[in-house]
This record gives sequence, structure tokens and C-alpha cells, in this order.
Amino acid sequence: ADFSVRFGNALPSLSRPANSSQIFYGIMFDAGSTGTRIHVYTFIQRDPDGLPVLDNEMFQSMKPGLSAYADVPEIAGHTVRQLLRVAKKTVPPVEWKRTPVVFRATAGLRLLPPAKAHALLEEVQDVFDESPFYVPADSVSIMNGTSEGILAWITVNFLTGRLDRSSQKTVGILDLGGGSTQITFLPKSKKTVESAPSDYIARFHMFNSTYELYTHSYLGNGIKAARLAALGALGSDGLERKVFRSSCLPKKHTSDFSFGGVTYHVSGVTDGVTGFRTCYQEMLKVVKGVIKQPHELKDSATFYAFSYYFDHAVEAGLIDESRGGAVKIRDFRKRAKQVCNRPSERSQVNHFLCMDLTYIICLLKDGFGFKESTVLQLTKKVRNVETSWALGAAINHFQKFRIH
Ligand SMILES: Nc1ccn([C@@H]2O[C@H](COP(=O)(O)OP(=O)(O)O)[C@@H](O)[C@H]2O)c(=O)n1
Repeated sequence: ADFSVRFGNALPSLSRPANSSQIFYGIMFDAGSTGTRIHVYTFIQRDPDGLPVLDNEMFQSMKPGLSAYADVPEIAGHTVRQLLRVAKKTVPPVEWKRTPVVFRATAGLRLLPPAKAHALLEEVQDVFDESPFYVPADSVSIMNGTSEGILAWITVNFLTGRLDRSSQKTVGILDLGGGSTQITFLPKSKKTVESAPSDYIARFHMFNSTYELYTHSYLGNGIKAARLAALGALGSDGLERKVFRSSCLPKKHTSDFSFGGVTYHVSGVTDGVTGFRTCYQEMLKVVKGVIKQPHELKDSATFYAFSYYFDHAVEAGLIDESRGGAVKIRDFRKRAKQVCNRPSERSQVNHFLCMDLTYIICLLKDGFGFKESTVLQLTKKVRNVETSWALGAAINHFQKFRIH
């Protein structure tokens, strides 16, 4: 199990709240395909009609994701129970009874057979019911992809101060998980809204403003699911002896790769062409005819990219892990070419790096239709808070605004 704990003050500390200010806490579980995370947020509400201020986030994560325990739901319950300890340490006991605890699962559980996903959710519900926290109705569920995109957009725009009444300029978000990937932005042109499938446009009201976003979550287009699709290994549960090959892997490479509780044997192609161009064709198949291009993706629009976009940019040496930074799509392509065409250099690193970087370029360019010159802001954290849909979900929950 992978354990990481980060303590400390998330945002510049505030002066003591005045009498009218209220401190409240929120516990949000993010059950992703590759890990389960807890976020414990401390908010200060100074003005009942205004935006709450996020004072602090406590974060901890455990690997693998709950779908690895599809046949042993008790272990899923145990994972959640362990993570709940963070909440007990963070929230003062007198506040437990009124502090909501919410659990949302994403692609990992969406991809499971419904009965197995349901058994996992029931286990989590039992752990919550035994806990001293406030368990609202609909506390434990699988979140839909539209909410996932919107809530991550809210997180980033909230953390960068763009949801204040005075500010109109928002940024788009690109999220790349293990099982699914999300794109969300506020369209500037009417044509984008009109030409999009109706379920790609989401309208909602929040903090006295109405937003109309372009958003979609592509299930099966997360980076780990894309690996399986490219390898032709999707849905091949039980093929213990089968070896899945790809031109994106170093020729002599063989290894095991696990996702969603299934282990696959993979290797390079020993007697065929390898390298960037062949790999590109292989990865292209995963996005072609699947990913839609929004009418506008203007160069001027700013997109924040996080999750695996960030992790792989770090691995590729394109950004510094602690600072993040701006990267052009062209930079991703140049680096992918180097990594794929000089496999000797990758002996120390992730053997999937060629495949993963190539997939990222295919997704961004051939999928969404971004230009090579587009600059992405790669961020893991904004003002020391995790960029993930979880904060948006917490804000959504407490503010009781509704997404339509
Ligand atoms: N709080 C979080 C949650 C996930 N992540 C990243 O998100 C990616 C995995 O997403 P996931 O396991 O939730 O995948 P999906 O189930 O959403 O497809 C990894 O790159 C994680 O490091 C993060 O950086 N911070």
C-alpha cells in the first residue's frame, strides 16, 4: 500500500474569524480507479451569501483503487476506515456530528459489473454508518462523468479566485485519470454550444452566477484503460497465458501490468518496427472516432491540466514536481519522440513512458483538436490544495447549489 500524508496549512492563514464567521468541515472521499483518497476541508464562512474561504485541506491516499477489491469488499471497507482516521484527527470531536462525510467513486467503479460495484458501495456505507460523522442521504455513490468534469472546473476556478463576482475570466480543465478523462471549459462562442451534443453542455447556478459549460468524461480513455485498449487487452479477463504486445514498449521488455484488479502480461514486439511513428498509429486508434472536437479551442484560452498529465510531464522531465509549469503540446511531442526512439535511455524509468506520452499527444491533438502551440498549465496543487474534483464536490455539497 502506498501511503502519503501531507499536513500543514493550505492557504495563507487567516486572522481569527469574527463572531459572525462560521467554521465548518467537510470530508470527501475520492474513489478513483488507481487509488482512494480522503480530503478533509476546513472552510470559513464569513458572509452567508458569499463564497466560503478554504482554510485548510488534509489529504491522504491509498493504492490500489477499490475496484482491485471487487471480490473482497471487506478490504474496501477497511481502506475507508483507515482513511477516516485522518478525519478524526483533523475535525474537533465536538464537530463530528455535524460534519458531513461523502464518498464518490469515478471510473474504477463505473467500469465494474454493477453488482460488484454495489457490494463495494454497501461496504463503504456500513463503515460510514458506524462512524461518528454526519452521513447525509446519498452519501455513498458513483458520480457521473458530467459532475466529475464540472466539479474539477469549480475547484480550479475557485482556487485561482475566478469565481468571485468581480472576475469573469475562467480557465478550462483537462483531467486524465486511470479509467476516464475529462475536458471542461466555458465556451466563448455560441457555435461551440450549438454544435455540441446536448449532453456535453451543462448549465448550473452557483454563487449568484449562471454558468454554461462544455464538459464531457470519456470512460475508457483514462491512461491505464488506453494502455489496455492499445494492447488489445480490453475485456480479456482470465487470459492468464496471453502476452499482449505493443510497438510502444521497448523491444525486449516483458512485465505484468495490473488495472482494476486484473493482471496482464505485456511485452514489446521483438521482430517488428518500434518507435514513435508506429506507436503513434497504435495510440491513435484509441481516440479516433471516440473523442469529439469542440468547435472552439482557441489558443488564447487557458487550460489547467492535472492528474496523469501532470505525473507524466514530471516523469518526462518537462516540469519540476514541486513547481509544475507551462508546457506546450509540442514539448510533449518532442519528448515522446526522444523517449520512444531511444529506448536505451528509458531503462531506468517507466517502460510505458513512450506509450503514455504518445497517448497524451494523440488525445490532445487528434482527439480534442488542440494546436501544437497550445500551452497547458500543469498543476498538482493550487495554493497547496489538490486540484481534483473533490473540493468542487465539497463546495457543491455545502452550498446546496444544484447542478442541472
Ligand atoms: N487528489 C488527487 C487525486 C488523483 N490524482 C491523480 O489522478 C490520477 C488518477 O486518477 P484516478 O485513479 O482517480 O482515475 P479515474 O478513476 O478518475 O479514471 C493520478 O495521476 C493521481 O496522481 C491527484 O493527483 N490528486
